[in-house]
Amino acid sequence: MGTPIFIRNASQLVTLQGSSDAPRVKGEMSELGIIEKGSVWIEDGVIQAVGTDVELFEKYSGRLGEADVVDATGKLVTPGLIDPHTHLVFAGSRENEFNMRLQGATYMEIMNSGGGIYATTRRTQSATHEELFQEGYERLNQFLRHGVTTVEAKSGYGMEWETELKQLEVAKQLNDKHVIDVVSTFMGAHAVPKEYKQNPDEFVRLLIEEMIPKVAKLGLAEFNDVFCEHGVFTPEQSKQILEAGLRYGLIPKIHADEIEPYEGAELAAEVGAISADHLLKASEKGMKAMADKGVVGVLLPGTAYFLMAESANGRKMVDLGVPVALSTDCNPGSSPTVSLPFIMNLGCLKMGMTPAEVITATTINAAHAINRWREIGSLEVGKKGDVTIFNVGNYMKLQYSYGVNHTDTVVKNGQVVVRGGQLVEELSLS
Ligand SMILES: N=CN[C@@H](CCC(=O)O)C(=O)O
Ligand SMILES: [Zn+2]
Repeated sequence: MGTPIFIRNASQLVTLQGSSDAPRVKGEMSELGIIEKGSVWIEDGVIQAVGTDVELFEKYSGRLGEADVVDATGKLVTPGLIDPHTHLVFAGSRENEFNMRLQGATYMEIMNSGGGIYATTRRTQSATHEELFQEGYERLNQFLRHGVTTVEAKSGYGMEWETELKQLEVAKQLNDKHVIDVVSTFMGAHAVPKEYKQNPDEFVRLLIEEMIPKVAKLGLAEFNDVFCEHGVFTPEQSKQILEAGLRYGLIPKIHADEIEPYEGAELAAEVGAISADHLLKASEKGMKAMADKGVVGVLLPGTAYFLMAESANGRKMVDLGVPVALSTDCNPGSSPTVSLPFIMNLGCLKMGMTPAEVITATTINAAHAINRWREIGSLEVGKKGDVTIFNVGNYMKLQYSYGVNHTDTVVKNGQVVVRGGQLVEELSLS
């Protein structure tokens, strides 16, 4: 049994307690369950008590000596942040494309001329397992420094079986070796490989008949994602791929309506996807269909920012009853960042969401987007001891004061892994 952790006297303890079993919608997204002068006792990796400091001191005063006491006076305490959409495992970077886009080239033009996703695919194909692991591990350390304790990770820079497998195996190894929980998604349908451009349906067949069954058999992913976009996979192909995944127990996710309207939101509702992501160009009909089916809208304002596009209409989605989550979309082409707190700021300024809604979108609703709401996303007895402490006095200031990493302390599975903004020593690879 490890040392208990006693986080004491937070100026605001954001619990998000209550009604965890469905993602939060509309006004529920503003109910943060804040306890002032709040404390949490964590033991055996699990939250044992949540309340005011007076209540918890009374309960545990006899055991203070055995606990790692973390003084959160004047600070904000939240559930460990959750990033429900990343392309964590990849090699290299694409600052050359950034430069090209600044001179007028578009994301799709670069991709269609063999760069973009294809460029990262070539780098990822030639990288060793060990190189991908090292890059991914360092990225996870950065996530942790920004207060993130769970990350979804997609494959998709393979476009053939060996590299897709390598990415999924690296993600699994990262989940095993790094303190952050990594939740895996198969995204073999990220782009159509050049050699299949004349016959994309043949690649769809390969995904459906060969890759998806193998991924499911190996137990290497929980979700199946597809880039449904003009010039990539059509809604019909996307549907076939997502339904094939479902037959093998892989839960559908979808990159929907990112660059052009393509009825991706409608498709997400039709196939019962757990989330539809991006949604910059989603139709109102699609949003309503998502709201009806409880499909989480995972919004990625960092991508819109980086691609100099107009953000998804987060305000409208919340008002229509779509359960909204937020994510970095961490990837080398359209969102090279691990800063979920920066994304939270963009959620307010670029999508019209309130600071309270944004907190819900990066905790309990993000947990729903990756089917982890039973374990994480709120500070409640029985949930994992995943907690982030920020050097700000209230939750609004976290969104308001941007471009600064306010993360002070991170507790993961009941262990302090970041203290004073620094990773504890055992986590560094070198
Ligand atoms: N849009 C498709 N996929 C990624 C970008 C991948 C890349 O450009 O490397 C995204 O979610 O933004
Ligand atoms: Zn993505």
